Amino acid sequence: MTRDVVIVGGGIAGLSAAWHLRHRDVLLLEAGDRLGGRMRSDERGDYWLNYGAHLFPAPGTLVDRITAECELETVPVTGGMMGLAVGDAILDGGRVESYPFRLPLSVRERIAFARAGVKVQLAVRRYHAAANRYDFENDRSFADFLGPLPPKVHAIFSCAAHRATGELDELAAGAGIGLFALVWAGKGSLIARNLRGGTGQLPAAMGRELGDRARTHARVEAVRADGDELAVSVNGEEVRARHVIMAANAPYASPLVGPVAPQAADALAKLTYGAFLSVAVETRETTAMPYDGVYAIATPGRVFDMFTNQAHALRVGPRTPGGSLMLFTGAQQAAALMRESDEVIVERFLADLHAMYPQTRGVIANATVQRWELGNVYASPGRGALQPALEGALGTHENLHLAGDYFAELGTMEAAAQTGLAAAERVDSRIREAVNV
Ligand SMILES: Cc1cc2nc3c(=O)[nH]c(=O)nc-3n(C[C@H](O)[C@H](O)[C@H](O)COP(=O)(O)OP(=O)(O)OC[C@H]3O[C@@H](n4cnc5c(N)ncnc54)[C@H](O)[C@@H]3O)c2cc1C
Repeated sequence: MTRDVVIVGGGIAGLSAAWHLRHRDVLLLEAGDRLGGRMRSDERGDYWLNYGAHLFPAPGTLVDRITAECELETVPVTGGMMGLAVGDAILDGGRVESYPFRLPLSVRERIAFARAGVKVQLAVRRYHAAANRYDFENDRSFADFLGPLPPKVHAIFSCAAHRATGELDELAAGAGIGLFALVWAGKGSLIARNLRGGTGQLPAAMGRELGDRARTHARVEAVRADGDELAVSVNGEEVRARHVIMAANAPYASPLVGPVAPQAADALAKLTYGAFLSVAVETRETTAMPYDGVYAIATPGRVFDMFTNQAHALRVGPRTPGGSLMLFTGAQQAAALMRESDEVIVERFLADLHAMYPQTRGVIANATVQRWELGNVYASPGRGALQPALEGALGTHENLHLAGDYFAELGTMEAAAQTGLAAAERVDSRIREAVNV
């Protein structure tokens, strides 16, 4: 029996493809024990813990549309998303432009911070106007673009770069500028909502609809051409398919597509990923917390880069007991720290949380570590040149299609879902054409 399409990988890219092809004979194979990939959460009474993706895109986007089709609800993030904490100073309100004057910095550091900020702001305008984002400022690093910075200012910009899981000298200048374009868009940005009940609700609901057409514990080991079809090896079985949508992360996808599309395999192997390490913290306070009105604070110089208040969406009406935080760090610091035991990681994260907010002492119910070795994909210098090898239908019979967040300069759920949709539409029209011939 030959399937219409086999999809490899059950993150939002693969799920989005399966969702749009569910009227076909589709089979999705996911290596892990759950669907969702980097979308993972657990419910905790009225609250939820998020371990990975947390900010959902705006109404009108693809992810928002699928969320509505699954009868799930996103709620807007109304609290501050651009807080910055340096030393004992926590700035969680006011204009970003005022930060250089409100932080505990020397005159020299203030000038360097303001100067670099203006430079990035001007570049963000060019970024928005750029016709091709892959090639925009892609020939030098973000560190080269910024020029030399005093250590404290370097730490602030590094902390922002860690959202892309790269260091300043690893990110392409364009990717660093694009990151600030996204962050500065703030609440007007494409990503400023939370999924009620936790991010993992979405892949779980999509999985329920797909039923036995989505299998977990199914790690694909090989893909080979067999006549004008493809044969997919999984758990000692070979599944034949007219089309394969490869939606595994690039480093896993590369050897799998090698025999069918060597140039794409080569480009996939060159894409750069960095690590994320997150700690989801359940709290049991009975009184208001100073961060109740805040969503996210960047925390340079701490063991985590970002403090986020995942209970924020529920802080309307009377203050109910309890709360949910997600603290995370990215790039080289995350990669180094994830080698430690869970106990050591939790101890270090909580020590910094208590230093930042002493009110959190004695109210920690539990803290769970999540290691994301492939936390996010980021564009490094030269990334633009890889793009042509990844696009369109691949293989001699043009029946292999790639999907995944690595098509974007910075991985997001929306970017990943869009690539799944594009692959699905291509496959669907090819199947229709074949039937009509
Ligand atoms: C801490 C963190 C915070 C984030 N915050 C946000 C945010 O706020 N907003 C946002 O939009 N995005 C955010 N992201 C990014 C977002 O999660 C990703 O861009 C998106 O979910 C990627 O989807 P994907 O399907 O491309 O990849 P993945 O979700 O990684 O899915 C790939 C899947 O392929 C599977 N796979 C790999 N190899 C095989 C194989 N051989 N056989 C079968 N299956 C295989 C993997 O197990 C995995 O499930 C965040 C990510 C992290 C880690």
